[in-house]
Amino acid sequence: MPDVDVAVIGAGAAGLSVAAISAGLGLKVALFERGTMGGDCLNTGCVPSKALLAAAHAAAEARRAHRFGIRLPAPEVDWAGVRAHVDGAIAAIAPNDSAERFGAMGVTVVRASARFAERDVIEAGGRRYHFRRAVVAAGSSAIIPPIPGLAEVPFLTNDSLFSLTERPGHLLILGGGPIGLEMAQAHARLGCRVTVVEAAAIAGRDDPECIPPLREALTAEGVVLREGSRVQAVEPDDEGVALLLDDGTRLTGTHLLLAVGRVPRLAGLDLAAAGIAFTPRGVTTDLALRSVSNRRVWAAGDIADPKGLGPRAFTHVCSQHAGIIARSMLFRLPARLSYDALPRVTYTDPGLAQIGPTEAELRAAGRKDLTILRWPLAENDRLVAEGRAEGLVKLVTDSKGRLLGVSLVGPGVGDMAGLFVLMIGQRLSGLAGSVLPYPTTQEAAKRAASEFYTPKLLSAPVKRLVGLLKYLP
Ligand SMILES: Cc1cc2nc3c(=O)[nH]c(=O)nc-3n(C[C@H](O)[C@H](O)[C@H](O)COP(=O)(O)OP(=O)(O)OC[C@H]3O[C@@H](n4cnc5c(N)ncnc54)[C@H](O)[C@@H]3O)c2cc1C
Ligand SMILES: NC(=O)c1ccc[n+]([C@@H]2O[C@H](COP(=O)([O-])OP(=O)(O)OC[C@H]3O[C@@H](n4cnc5c(N)ncnc54)[C@H](O)[C@@H]3O)[C@@H](O)[C@H]2O)c1
Repeated sequence: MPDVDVAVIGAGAAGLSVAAISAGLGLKVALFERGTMGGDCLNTGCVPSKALLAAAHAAAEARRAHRFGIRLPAPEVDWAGVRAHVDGAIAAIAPNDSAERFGAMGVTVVRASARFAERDVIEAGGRRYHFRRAVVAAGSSAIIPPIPGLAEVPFLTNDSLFSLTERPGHLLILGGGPIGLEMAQAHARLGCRVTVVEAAAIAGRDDPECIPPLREALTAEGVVLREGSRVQAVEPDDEGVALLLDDGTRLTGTHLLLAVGRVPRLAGLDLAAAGIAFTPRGVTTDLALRSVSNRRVWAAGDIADPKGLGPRAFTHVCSQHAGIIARSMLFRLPARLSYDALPRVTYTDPGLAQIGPTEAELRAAGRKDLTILRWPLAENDRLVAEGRAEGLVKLVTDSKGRLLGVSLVGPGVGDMAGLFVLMIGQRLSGLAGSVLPYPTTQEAAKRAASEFYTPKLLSAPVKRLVGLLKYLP
């Protein structure tokens, strides 16, 4: 006789969502967490990074208030005050993810490391839990690259970055992906020297047309970007740490942040004991997020490696996974994960947003019937009024005007992403014909969509027709 209906390993964004839905439906749920409730998003990911970016944004706005004719003294950054803001944001959200809240929902929260002992048994805190269904939601952690000398120097990851008690003097960042770029801008705006060493090109997964405005903005704010640069070795230095680059440069800084990607937290789960298939990318599942080898088990969040799609490390993907698992595991309905309309936003300023696939991804998948529509944000009245008219709306459609993917760069473009999520797969006529409030940044979305119809509307036959219609009484 099973002890629990649903056992969930990991109380991060994914595990908490699955546990809440399962308990809400009246099932007996055990939730295992060995660290801090809330996982990465709350404690060492989205929340502290966005809180730090908000503080940095305030400093940047003070510095550029002169564009409105307002002169302010150079802002003074009180690091302890910034830290207090970051800690305060975490503390304000923490009750939502707390053991108390989940206990009150009827979830048995077990604060211990969990491991599989048999196909239907988890061991934690010296007890065995016989489960009907289990969900592995143990998350991911920062990749520690095998660079000679790295073990001999102190380095930071997202686990330690947000608890620095002193402001870094010169932060060296390895990796120019979302973490590297967001943290580069945040720290530069808060008065640190920042150098990013990126092996390829910054924001390499985003549309290349969107990158130049971001690159220029970061450089203008003092971030040194060393793209196409590889670190051969790392060594201690009087300043703190030195990176030896492949072009012979010796780069020194006070702190080193590793932001070169994520690796699933597989260690310690003993997946083999339950016959759960996995690879170094994560737990192998079908598109219902069900383990391909142990049908009692599902995987959710960063650790899931759905066949054909691969892992995605976003908090909104955790909620999406929880919804799929509810359908598949709890209601026994067919469920099929799709990232066709998946949004992702890099919260730099200007920000980057991608909804669905990029043009390059679509072309690589063999699509030949693409129409590309662009609208420059320099033409957007709201951004002109705010002195920030820069960026691009780029839409990719099929030949019938159905939206396939969207790439955005500009101030606050993340707020436009939701509109496009709803539009993926739809014809653009709805958006082009919609009435949006003036003046908003979203009008640029409508203007870009209208570009699909404008050439047809202004074509010679239509002009001839209008020319004839004018003679009607
Ligand atoms: C700096 C940074 C910024 C980010 N910003 C954003 C953003 O702005 N927007 C966005 O959408 N995403 C963002 N992300 C990604 C997002 O944080 C992750 O996708 C999300 O937190 C993953 O949630 P999860 O539940 O899969 O894993 P986690 O949050 O890692 O939770 C897994 C939990 O499992 C526990 N655990 C692991 N093994 C065991 C075990 N054996 N027994 C018991 N417990 C165990 C861990 O302690 C952990 O608490 C960011 C990530 C980082 C690092
Ligand atoms: N705003 C957001 O939604 C947000 C913010 C932060 C993180 N995240 C999530 O977390 C994930 C991890 O972020 P990330 O930035 O660590 O990883 P990433 O994989 O997205 O980017 C890592 C970057 O590091 C570079 N790189 C790899 N090895 C290198 C090396 N040895 N030297 C120099 N550069 C190297 C890669 O070319 C790449 O550009 C993201 O992909 C995303 O899913 C999301």
